[in-house]
Amino acid sequence: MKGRILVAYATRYGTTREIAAVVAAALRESGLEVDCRAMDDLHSIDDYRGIVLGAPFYYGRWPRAARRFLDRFGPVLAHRDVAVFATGRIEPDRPEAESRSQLDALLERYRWLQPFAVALFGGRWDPAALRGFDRWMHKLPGSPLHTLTATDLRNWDAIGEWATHVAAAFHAGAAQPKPPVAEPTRISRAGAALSTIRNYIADQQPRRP
Ligand SMILES: Cc1cc2nc3c(=O)[nH]c(=O)nc-3n(C[C@H](O)[C@H](O)[C@H](O)COP(=O)(O)O)c2cc1C
Repeated sequence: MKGRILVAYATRYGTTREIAAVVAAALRESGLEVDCRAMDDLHSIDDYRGIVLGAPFYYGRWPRAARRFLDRFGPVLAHRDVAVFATGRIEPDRPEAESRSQLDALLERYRWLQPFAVALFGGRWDPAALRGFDRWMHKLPGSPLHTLTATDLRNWDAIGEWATHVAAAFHAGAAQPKPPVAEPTRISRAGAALSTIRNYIADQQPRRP
């Protein structure tokens, strides 16, 4: 196995891609060989010894591209050193605890991931840029998204610090040994198609943001 590191991200409005690029740059600066790619563009992750996953929360969970990535590459990810970051809506009138519990639920659902580092970063949103269902939710009076105003909560110092910590762990041979947990089952083509349909239907159901 080669020693490359992958930073794989999902994004809807570009925020998480920009964070992923900064994380990748910090890892490279530390001397690691790093690729930074959108999850949707990846056909194999076999050649990477370490993987940083980053995705935003929407309506309480990661977007479809990220869930599909986890379903598809679970059997490989379970045997790699993995670090995870999520972007979310962390602002004074919306306690971090809400996004944090979304992150806890995500890690509980994908217990086999066993990341050696996890971070939650404030994200960015701009009501003027919202599309489709998001735009509609923003316009809907009474929706928790109705009051959104353009905000960028990304703390680049915190992101840089976390990336430095992740780089040091990769240099040290990364993580702690992974405790044995039930591995994800490799899904068949039919199973993957079913899961895509199920995810699509689930994506149409708004969750509490
Ligand atoms: C329609 C919408 C729904 C959101 N839902 C959540 C949510 O449930 N939890 C959360 O922590 N952040 C939520 N956010 C904040 C996003 O995670 C944040 O804006 C993030 O930076 C978006 O990343 P992206 O530009 O890479 O897609 C939401 C933002 C929007 C616009």
